[in-house]
Order: sequence, then structure tokens, then C-alpha cells
Amino acid sequence: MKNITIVGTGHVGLVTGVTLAEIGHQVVCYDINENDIALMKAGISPFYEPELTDLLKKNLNKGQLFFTGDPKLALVDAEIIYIAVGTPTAENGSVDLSYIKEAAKTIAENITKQEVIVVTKSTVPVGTNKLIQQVIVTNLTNEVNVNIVSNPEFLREGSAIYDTFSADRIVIGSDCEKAASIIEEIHRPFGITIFITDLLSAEMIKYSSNAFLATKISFINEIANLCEKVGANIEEVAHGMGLDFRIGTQFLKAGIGFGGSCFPKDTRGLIQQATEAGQSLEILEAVIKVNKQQKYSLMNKAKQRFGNLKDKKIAILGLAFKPNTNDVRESIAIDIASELTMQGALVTAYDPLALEEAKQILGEKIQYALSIEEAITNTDMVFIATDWDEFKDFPLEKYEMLMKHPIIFDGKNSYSLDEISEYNIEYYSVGRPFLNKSNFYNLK
Ligand SMILES: NC(=O)C1=CN([C@@H]2O[C@H](COP(=O)(O)OP(=O)(O)OC[C@H]3O[C@@H](n4cnc5c(N)ncnc54)[C@H](O)[C@@H]3O)[C@@H](O)[C@H]2O)C=CC1
Ligand SMILES: O=C(O)[C@H]1O[C@H](OP(=O)(O)OP(=O)(O)OC[C@H]2O[C@@H](n3ccc(=O)[nH]c3=O)[C@H](O)[C@@H]2O)[C@H](O)[C@@H](O)[C@@H]1O
Repeated sequence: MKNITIVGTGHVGLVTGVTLAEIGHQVVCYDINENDIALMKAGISPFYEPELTDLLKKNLNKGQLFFTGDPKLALVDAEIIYIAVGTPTAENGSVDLSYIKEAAKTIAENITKQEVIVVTKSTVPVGTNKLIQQVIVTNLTNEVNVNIVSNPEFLREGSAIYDTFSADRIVIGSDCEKAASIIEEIHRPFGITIFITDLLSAEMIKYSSNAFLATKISFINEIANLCEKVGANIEEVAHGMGLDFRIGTQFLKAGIGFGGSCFPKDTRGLIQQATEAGQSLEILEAVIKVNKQQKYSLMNKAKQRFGNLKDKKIAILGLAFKPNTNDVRESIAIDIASELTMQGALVTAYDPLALEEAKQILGEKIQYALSIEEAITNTDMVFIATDWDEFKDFPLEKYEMLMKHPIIFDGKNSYSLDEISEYNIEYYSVGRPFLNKSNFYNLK
């Protein structure tokens, strides 16, 4: 059992803190956001993540987990410190390391133990861990020997707790063997394969993993677009491809592209690092370009269908960047909503969890509904932008009953073509044949 401090308790930091407490460590979570700290102290997660609240409450009650907004209290006795602050894209397109530097400075000013290991969980450009060490060493107020470890995080939002206990691997990078083996011991109770490597390679593993997954998505989306032109079905194609273990079935789901707080930012971040190193990443450039085009593919289909979208009543189902989260950072649904309003459409959106978060970005530009039924009633068309189970389970006859004419543009291939073909629905999806048993095709 180790005494661990987490600096930055957002999506990654809180899950890290709670799961390390769950496997028996004593964990202090520190964040500069006092409101969030007050919530977490009361056993409330500031964001939605399945299973998180139960584990949070359980470990708070057991006394394994402690929250504070006071850096001195958080760090005075700390020997192992995880950094999990944000690394967003800066205005000039590079990775904004200001939160990382600030966190490193706070650590330096408050640690007192003789030996301290600082573990970076945040996704940081190659070389940043060395910068963190430098910032800490130059700002130390006590005599402390600091070693640095990179421990990139691979969890997905919406399944973060499951992913932490069932990850494929834990990567530990360090140039100090002793520090690496201490961090290995901390993680051993998870029972997951641990790969120990050097600091720079660990940093690169994180970016290249995200870049590779993003590449799979853009690849399958381009093939989906081609399927539409030649009459093949992307779901059959992806399944048939995935049966080859060298390819694998995962991350071959065609749709309206990847969003969220990581793939867009990390693909940009890797390109920026390559540029600084005097190299171009042609494949990744193409991945980003395809993703930007894919985002508006549904809207283009709708424009083709209706001529223009001015004054059309459109329901958007889904605002979160993926299901089981209320995170709307770089959500494609938000971009689509925004673009539709620019085209003069009258948009009403529904999301099971992310309405408040979306409101903070879209404000009065669109209307918000509290149910699927409310969103789709009397609309000209529906856009499905997030693959929530609630949408997949929604009875299809209700589209027929409630919409002006049941016309669906499904960006997530939420329904099987067999299901849809039982109804009078005009249905456009991604990479699959267009279905129309209805008589609306002359409608403009
Ligand atoms: N969200 C995700 O699913 C994943 C994120 N990552 C990476 O993890 C890092 C964190 O991401 P998220 O947790 O999503 O960010 P987040 O925005 O949810 O959380 C960051 C937290 O750090 C706090 N913070 C900022 N400066 C601080 C400071 N000086 N001292 C203490 N706390 C401070 C903020 O108040 C916030 O609560 C990023 O580098 C991200 O790329 C990696 C894997 C998964
Ligand atoms: O670095 C990160 O933050 C994380 O980024 C992603 O996790 P996350 O963004 O939470 O969610 P994903 O499930 O990967 O989905 C990302 C986007 O890709 C889209 N996607 C995903 C899979 C797919 O087959 N097709 C597809 O369009 C999703 O709809 C979503 O917009 C990675 O999957 C995690 O391993 C990584 O830790």
C-alpha cells in the first residue's frame, strides 16, 4: 500500500484516484477547481461515468480516498504523485503545456519528502517528462530527489472504470529503473500486462496508439463512402475484414467521424511534434482531412435530398461525443447542430445526459427537448449523431407517428436495414444502401 497524490482530478485523474484506492492504496486527490473538490468530497462525480460514483463513495467511506483543494495538504507527505491535468490544443495548434508546467511548479513548491516519484498520466508530447523534471528541480523549495515516470492512460470515456480493470496493457516509461519498478508494484494488483520502457518511447506509445485508432476510423469511413457509391454494405465489409485477426473487428465502425477530447487533439498534437522534428506525417494528415469531411456527410446528404435546409425542422438525437458520457468536447454532434443553424434550419436536440453541457456551447441557437418523442415531433427529418442505446431501442413506428414525414439521416448506423425496411421510413445511413419504402421522394 502506497500513499499516492493525484494532481488534477478530471476524467482521468478521478478515475485513477478511485481505482488506485480500490486496489488498496491511500489516495489524496488535489484539484484547483474548488467546486469540483466540494462535490467529490460529498461523493458526487462532477461528470458522468458509469460505475464511478459507487466506487467513489465506497472508497471515501472506507477512508482510502481524500479530496482537497489545498496543495500543501495534498503534497506535504506525498511520495508518489500522478499528474493528470489537461493538455488541450493551444491557439497556435501546439499542445498547451501550461497546466502541466503549473502542476509541476505546485509539486516542486510543496513536496518535502526525500525521495519523490512523479508519474505523468496526462498525454504529453515526447520530451515533456524531461521538461517536467526540469520545472520541478528548478522550483524545489526543499531538498528532494525527484524521479519521473511516464504512465500514459488508455481508458475510454463511458467505460473508464471497466477499461482500468480490464486494460490490454499498462505502459510504464522511465529512465530510472528503481522508480519504474515501484510504479510497476503499485499497478500489479490490477493483474494487467505491464510493459516497461524508456521515457520517450512511453510518451510516443500514447500518441501513436491514438493516431492509429483514429486512422482505422478514417480508413473505414472512406471505404464506407465508396460502399455507398458501388452498392456494397460497410457493415458486411467491416465484419468480413475483421475476421482476419491481423486486422481485428474493433474501431471499424463507420459513421460521422471521430470526436471527443482526445483523438482530434492528439492527432493534431502528433503532427505538430513531427513538424517540429522536421518530418511530415502524411497518413495522419489525411486521417484528419477525411474526418473533417465525414463530419458533414449527413448534412450533405440532407441538402442533396431537400435542395436546401432553410426553415426545415430538424431533430438531432445525441449531443455527447459518444454514448455513456456527458462530455461534449469536440463532439461532432455539436458541430453539426451549429452548421445546420447556419444553413437556416430550425434545430431541436435531445441527449440523455449532455443537454446542459451542450447548452453552454450552443446556447439559444437551437432548442432542447427532454425526450426523443419531444425532439422528433412534427419535424422534417431526424439526424442521429450519437449511438446511445436509448435511440437504438426507440420503437421505429414512433418516427412514422410523430414526424411530418419519417426521414432519418443516421450517422451511427443505429438500426439494421432489415428493421427499418419493415416501416415506411426514408432512411439514409453511412456506407449502406439507401432505403425508401415510402412515397416521400418528391418532397422538397
Ligand atoms: N478524457 C479521457 O478519456 C482521457 C484523457 N487523457 C489525457 O489525460 C489528461 C487529462 O484529461 P481529462 O481528465 O479528460 O481532463 P479534464 O479537463 O477532465 O481534467 C483536468 C483536471 O485538471 C485540473 N487542473 C488543471 N490545472 C491544475 C493544476 N495546476 N493543479 C491541479 N489541478 C489542475 C482541472 O481543474 C481539471 O479538473 C489529458 O492530457 C488527456 O489527453 C488520456 C486518456 C483518456
Ligand atoms: O486518449 C484518450 O483520451 C482516449 O481516446 C479514446 O477514447 P475516447 O475518446 O474516450 O472514446 P472512443 O471510444 O475511442 O471514441 C472516440 C471517437 O471515435 C468514434 N469512433 C470510435 C470507434 C469506431 O469504430 N468508430 C468511431 O467513429 C467515436 O464515436 C468517438 O467519436 C481511446 O479509445 C482511448 O484508448 C484513449 O485513452
